[in-house]
Amino acid sequence: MDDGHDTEMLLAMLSSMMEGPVPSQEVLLQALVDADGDISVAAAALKVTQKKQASTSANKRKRGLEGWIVSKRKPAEAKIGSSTPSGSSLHTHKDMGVVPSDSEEDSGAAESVKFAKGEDGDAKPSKARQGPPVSLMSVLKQAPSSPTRPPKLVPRTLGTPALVAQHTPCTMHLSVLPPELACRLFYVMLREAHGWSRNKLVESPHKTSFYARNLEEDLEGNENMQEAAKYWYNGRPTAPPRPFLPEMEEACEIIEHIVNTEILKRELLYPLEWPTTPERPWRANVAAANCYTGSKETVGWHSDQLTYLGPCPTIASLSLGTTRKFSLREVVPEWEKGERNAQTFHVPVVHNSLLIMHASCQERFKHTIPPQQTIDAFKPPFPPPVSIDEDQMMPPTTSRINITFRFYRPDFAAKSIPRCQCDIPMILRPDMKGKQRDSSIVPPSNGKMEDRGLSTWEEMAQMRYFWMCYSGAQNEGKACNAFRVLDFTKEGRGLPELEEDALEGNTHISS
Ligand SMILES: O=C(O)CCC(=O)C(=O)O
Ligand SMILES: [Fe+2]
Repeated sequence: MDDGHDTEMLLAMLSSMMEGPVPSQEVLLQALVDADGDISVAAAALKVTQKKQASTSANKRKRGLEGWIVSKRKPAEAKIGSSTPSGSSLHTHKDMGVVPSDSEEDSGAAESVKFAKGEDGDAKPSKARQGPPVSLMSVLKQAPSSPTRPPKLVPRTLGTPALVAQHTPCTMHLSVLPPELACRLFYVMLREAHGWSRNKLVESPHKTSFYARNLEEDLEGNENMQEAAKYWYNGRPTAPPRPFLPEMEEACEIIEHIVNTEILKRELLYPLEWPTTPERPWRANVAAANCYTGSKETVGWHSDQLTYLGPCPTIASLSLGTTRKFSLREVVPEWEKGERNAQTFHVPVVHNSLLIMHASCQERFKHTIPPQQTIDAFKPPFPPPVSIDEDQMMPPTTSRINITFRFYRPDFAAKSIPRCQCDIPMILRPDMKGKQRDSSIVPPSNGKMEDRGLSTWEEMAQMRYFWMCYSGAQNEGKACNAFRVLDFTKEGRGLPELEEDALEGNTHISS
């Protein structure tokens, strides 16, 4: 789980920067949204607000009935982010995971605050924004606001592989491993999970660890892999990766076969995607593992960092143990916000199932494992191997193990990742909301992608990516805020030319 905590992380950093009483999570979150993710700007704004509040609260107590009947409300034209100081946008966490819940039911750890829906359908903490005083009577007389507001969509459960493929850029594969191997892998990972770490800085309670595979072709790049693995978790240095266990290796070979079949079924290759071919198959060289015990362990809304995966990665996510809900939600680009709201999809991830997040999923959707009221007890169909003592394991009946098998691209090798002034590798993010797009290719304000005949391929062709400093995650909120757009060609990324020529005609590239 490399990037699960953007919002939570920023909130934690922001609260650690407050000098006086720490405002509520709602207020912190709104400040972050207003500051477009820049925690220094958010902290400064909060300090000013706190000072103002201290002086006005005394005045408020003096107000009589006249004062009471004058309410404060948000001006209709006010928009999230409109108070962002100009010029700061290039230095901010554009995609900080502040995506509204469609219902309380699907709020993840990162979004445990209650939201009121704003006019643009976005989530706004209920009390945070206040405009100039307005007479209560004039508000009561007003016609209801815009009748053309797009409808809110209720979350939908996708209970079959066909539905998952129809509504998301994912495919679901059931009973992927031989049952005995699935169970054995579950037990060994439960034992391993005893030694995994919990991120103390943020509230996303579950255990995680990182594994690097010893592939022959990677021997020379092994040093690179170790370096990349060091920063896999939110760009923070962590313990060296563990080697794949024999059971992981066995599972991985089966999973690779499924992944390659699925990739090659797709009819097109996105412009910056790594070109998988039968001759150059997708191979997992690392795996991130997660263990959730009980119904309250979660991971918040996020998309996975692309730092070492590069654009349009394919990520294969194996579930073992108790069934949890995996939720996905599209990030609606800015210009489509007035036209439609995003829909949340819940996908039950059952024991021994493989969810493949295909290319464009990380660019267009966020995902989460939300907390649940209850979960079903899992009864493993096989007993633990004799070598494993039950006391050494996380509880098998209420735990879920997740292993995401990933391919770290050679053209995004650790040595090629730019470093910021804090001297740590920058992270690579997609411009999910389309804010950094070239103005010449932004559709007219009322233009939906479909109206312009834009397919996902074209959307991906226009997608921008940017490198940004993330050292705030490890440096008490002090980041250098470095930011720069990925220049794929100038940075020399992609397949080396010679190899590309040699393989010409073999790829499944669309015209
Ligand atoms: O547990 C899961 O299924 C999701 C994990 C995840 O999102 C991640 O590792 O990035
Ligand atoms: Fe993820």
